[in-house]
Amino acid sequence: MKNKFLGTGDAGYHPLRKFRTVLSGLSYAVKYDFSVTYKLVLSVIVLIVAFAFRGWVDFLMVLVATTLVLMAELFNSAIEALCDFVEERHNEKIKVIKDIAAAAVGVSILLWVIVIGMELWSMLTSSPP
Ligand SMILES: Nc1ncnc2c1ncn2[C@@H]1O[C@H](COP(=O)(O)OP(=O)(O)OP(=O)(O)O)[C@@H](O)[C@H]1O
Repeated sequence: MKNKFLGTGDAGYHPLRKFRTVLSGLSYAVKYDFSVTYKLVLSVIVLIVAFAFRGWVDFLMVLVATTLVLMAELFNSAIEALCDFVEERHNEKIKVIKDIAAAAVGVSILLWVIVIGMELWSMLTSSPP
């Protein structure tokens, strides 16, 4: 693949190849990282219910919170993989790098739990129309 900054690899822009790369990264995360899988499943259920009841604000809130947590999880997984690739042994610098990446996930999970928790609560306690 072409690297714009290093000038290496094949030239040309291939939207389909980009899309395949995105799907490949997502499928790795969903297959091998349970914390990504269960958040996606729960979010999709809440999204479907919000969509069915035309709760557009709720739908958007869940969509934003899920996208943020998913992005943080994916970046964290990529950073963890890179760290483990360059250093298999215990290393205090690797610990700091991984802890910072994990903190990004923690912050986004806090938002996701609040949003999903409030949405589930309102769905379970509100009477059907
Ligand atoms: N090579 C290392 N050197 C020092 N500390 C490390 C190293 N690898 C992991 N750690 C510490 O262990 C923590 C957990 O790292 P690990 O790679 O096991 O992620 P994880 O908790 O299994 O994450 P996930 O569940 O997303 O895979 C890190 O945040 C870091 O504090």
